[in-house]
Amino acid sequence: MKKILIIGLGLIGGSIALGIKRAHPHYEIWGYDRPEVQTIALEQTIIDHAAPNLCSAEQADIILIALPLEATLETLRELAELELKEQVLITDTGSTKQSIIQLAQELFESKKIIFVGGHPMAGSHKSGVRAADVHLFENAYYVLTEENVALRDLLKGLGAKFIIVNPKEHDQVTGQVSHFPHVLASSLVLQAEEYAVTHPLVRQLGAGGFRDMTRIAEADSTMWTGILLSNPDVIIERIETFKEQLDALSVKIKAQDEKGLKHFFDEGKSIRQNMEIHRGAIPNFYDLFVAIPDEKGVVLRILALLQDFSITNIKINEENREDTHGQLQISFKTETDLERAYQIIQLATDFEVRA
Ligand SMILES: NC(=O)C1=CN([C@@H]2O[C@H](COP(=O)(O)OP(=O)(O)OC[C@H]3O[C@@H](n4cnc5c(N)ncnc54)[C@H](O)[C@@H]3O)[C@@H](O)[C@H]2O)C=CC1
Ligand SMILES: O=C(O)C(=O)Cc1ccc(O)cc1
Repeated sequence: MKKILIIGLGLIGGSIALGIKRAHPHYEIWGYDRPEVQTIALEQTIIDHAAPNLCSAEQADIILIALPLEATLETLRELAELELKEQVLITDTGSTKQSIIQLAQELFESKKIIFVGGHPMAGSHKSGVRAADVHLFENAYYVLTEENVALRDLLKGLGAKFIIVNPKEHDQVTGQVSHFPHVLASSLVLQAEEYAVTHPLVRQLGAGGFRDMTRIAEADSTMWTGILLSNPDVIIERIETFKEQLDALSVKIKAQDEKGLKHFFDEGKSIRQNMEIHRGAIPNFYDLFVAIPDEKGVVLRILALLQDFSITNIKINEENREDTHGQLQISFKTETDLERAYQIIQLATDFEVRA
């Protein structure tokens, strides 16, 4: 029976453990983390056994490290000191890849250990073992720094789409689409708060747009500090080009360049509409939003209409509009379900529905 050791049982390690179990119920999953985290992981049957220390890695066939970046580097150094099995496969989930791959090459190249970098391109602003979710990576991309059939097989229960990307390219691309957006989200929140000192209404009037733009500002600060520090050149360069973009926009506004401004918004709109994220490939669910009036039993009525659907998540987002109580967000596994649910709710109710 294969023994898998997962080091770090937080959001990502916990979710991967659940995904491995789904496809390989007979694999033995060992987990290493702080004792209190291990206790929760055992209680929630995320892992089969708690590893008492890192030496348990010596019995593992596959080791998956799902730790913050600095701790990942430190753990690689510790693993290199152990008597690991011959041909053991080690992988990680770190949000940047160059520094990890470089260190793994230095440590393991002369041994028979196989190291393949990994990065699931889905997650959440939540962290910790309690946020672990078997559906987290469904339909999301999962970057591998090189092809490895055994790793693909291990992770097949996640329902992710594997893609091979070299570490340098990975850090450049994620610098743009993942790391830089976090810089922007937190900057926007801080800018608004500074303005709120003289304009306190700022705190009340932020609506859906502000919420959508800033959700990720609630992400874990230690993790994001580590990410920025491990991809500095790319992120600084992205900040600089963004400044230029904002400057060009200021010039258009000052010049009352109506055509230029409309072109700016039209281009942004059309590019976004054609992006994969719009088609549900990166957020891992197909989401439907229903504006629910402030009436009793409304949520139950909608859910009753969707009885035969496989729903992966339901939540109610607060709404600042006066005429609605909130937005019911229902996540489906497939686009077909999303479209069918859309039709059913539209036909049966007069609620505003959007996908
Ligand atoms: N949160 C996200 O959305 C995503 C995160 N990642 C990457 O995955 C990795 C893990 O992230 P999360 O699961 O979100 O973090 P998390 O904070 O939810 O989990 C990290 C776990 O590691 C444990 N830990 C920390 N240092 C340790 C050490 N020295 N020894 C043993 N356990 C230790 C913590 O107790 C915690 O349970 C990070 O490298 C992150 O960059 C990748 C994709 C998405
Ligand atoms: O909260 C979100 O939408 C994210 O951006 C999740 C995320 C966080 C870190 C990663 O390395 C990859 C994905």
